[in-house]
This record gives sequence, C-alpha cells and structure tokens, in this order.
Amino acid sequence: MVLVLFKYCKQVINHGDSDNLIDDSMSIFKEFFNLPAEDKASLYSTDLNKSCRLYTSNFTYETEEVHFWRDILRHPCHPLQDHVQIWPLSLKILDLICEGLGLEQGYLGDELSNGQMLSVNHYPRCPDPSLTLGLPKHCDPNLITVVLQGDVGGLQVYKDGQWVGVEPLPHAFVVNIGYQLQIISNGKLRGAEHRVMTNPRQARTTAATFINPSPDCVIHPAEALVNSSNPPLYKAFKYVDFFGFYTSDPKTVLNLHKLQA
Ligand SMILES: O=C(O)CCC(=O)C(=O)O
Ligand SMILES: [Fe+2]
Repeated sequence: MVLVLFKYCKQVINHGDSDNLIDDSMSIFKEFFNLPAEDKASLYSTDLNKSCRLYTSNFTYETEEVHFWRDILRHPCHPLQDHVQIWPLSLKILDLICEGLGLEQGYLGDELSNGQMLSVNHYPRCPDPSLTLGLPKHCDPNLITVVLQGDVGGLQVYKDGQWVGVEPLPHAFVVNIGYQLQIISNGKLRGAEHRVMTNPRQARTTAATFINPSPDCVIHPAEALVNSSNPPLYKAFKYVDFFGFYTSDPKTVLNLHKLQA
C-alpha cells in the first residue's frame, strides 16, 4: 500500500483492493444515476433521519441559502453486520495514522471508527461552472473519509492559501482527514478543507466512505499526545452532539469545541 502525500490529503494506491471490483462498483453507481428520474424518485427524501436516501445539494435543500450542483445517494451501512464489515483498507489506513502520530496500534479502532457511511456523489455536467460549485469549502465532520474519485477531476484541497486540484489517479483512494482526527491528535493533524468544482464537459461520479465514530463515543485529545508543553486544545464531547452542531453550522463547530487558552 502506498500513500501519496499531500499536506492535508493523501491518495492510497497499490492497496490490494481489486481493480475490477472498483471498476464494477463505479459502473453500478453511474448506472444508478443514469436511471430515469421516475425510477429514482421513490428514494428521494429530505428527511435527515431516513436511513437510505437520495437527495440534492447538501444536508437540507429547503433551508440552505445556496444550492450546489450535486445529487447524493447516501447509505448508512447500519447495522454494519447486515451490510459490509468494516473495510480492511480503512483499518490499515487508521493504523498507519496511529504509527505516524505515535499512538498504539488499534487506538483509532472500535467505537472511534465503527460507523461507516457510503455517500455516492453525482455531479452532472454543468453548462456554466462559474455559477456554482459541486460542494463548497468544507471539512468533513468525521474521522477520515476515503474517496474514490474515478477518472474525472474536480476535488480541490486548500493548501498554503491556495486551492490545489487532487489529480485523479487510476484506482486510487483519496484520504481526507476529518475534524475528529484533528481533535484526537490534539491539532497535530489538520482537517482537510476541500471543495468540488463542476465540469462543463462531463459528469463526475465519486464514492465517499465516511469512517465515523459511533454516536455515543466520547471524543477527546489522545492522552498520549497531551502533556504540560502540549495541553489539550479541545473539550471532550459525544460525537452525536458534535454532528448535530455540524449540520446546523459547519463553519463554527470546531471553535465551539475548543478549550479557551
Ligand atoms: O466528490 C468528491 O470528490 C468529494 C466529496 C466530499 O468531499 C464529501 O462528500 O464530503
Ligand atoms: Fe467532504
């Protein structure tokens, strides 16, 4: 397994997952979005609590100020045993992150990462990309997100004050660091700020697997990374509470969980 390193975002290649399986999955995702609208309509829902739903733009179409050029099929994979077991690749990535941070192997396992959410994004061809984005600048709320971005670029990360395109590498997975990893690492790792551009020539379909803590898991900076010269930067909280704040205001949620200096 090879990690191609960017500052806040990494791509994993030679990961051992079969290229055919990746291609087949991507074909099925594209086939789904190419179905006639009336076939997909029964899955469309604006109910945030619905387990599997198809929706447009971002969390809540009705109340958001700006709409984005994206349709999403979201599947919570819950309970996990009825769908797929935790994906071995994500566990390997988490153990590599533990090694890099100096945490014991498995520290990021169990309830810190046993929630898995599949989010298949479809960004239709956009006649005028200057008017809209596929997704605005954001940082994912969770631990890490493993993204299969297919062969059409569009994902950008904010690095050193500039937007940098993440090159689509064949069969590579992009790993985005989420807020929970920033908090657990006590700021050693930073959540990846990213956005998605639209494309005037071709549609783009991507599959993001969100690796999430369980809702009641209490998140706090890892004790091994905190000492008198590195005091904790964040409060302890339940993931479900953090996620609630994130859905109402993703821009200020991290500040709410900071300890005052
Ligand atoms: O589609 C992409 O490339 C990224 C998707 C993403 O950032 C997200 O779903 O949060
Ligand atoms: Fe994201």
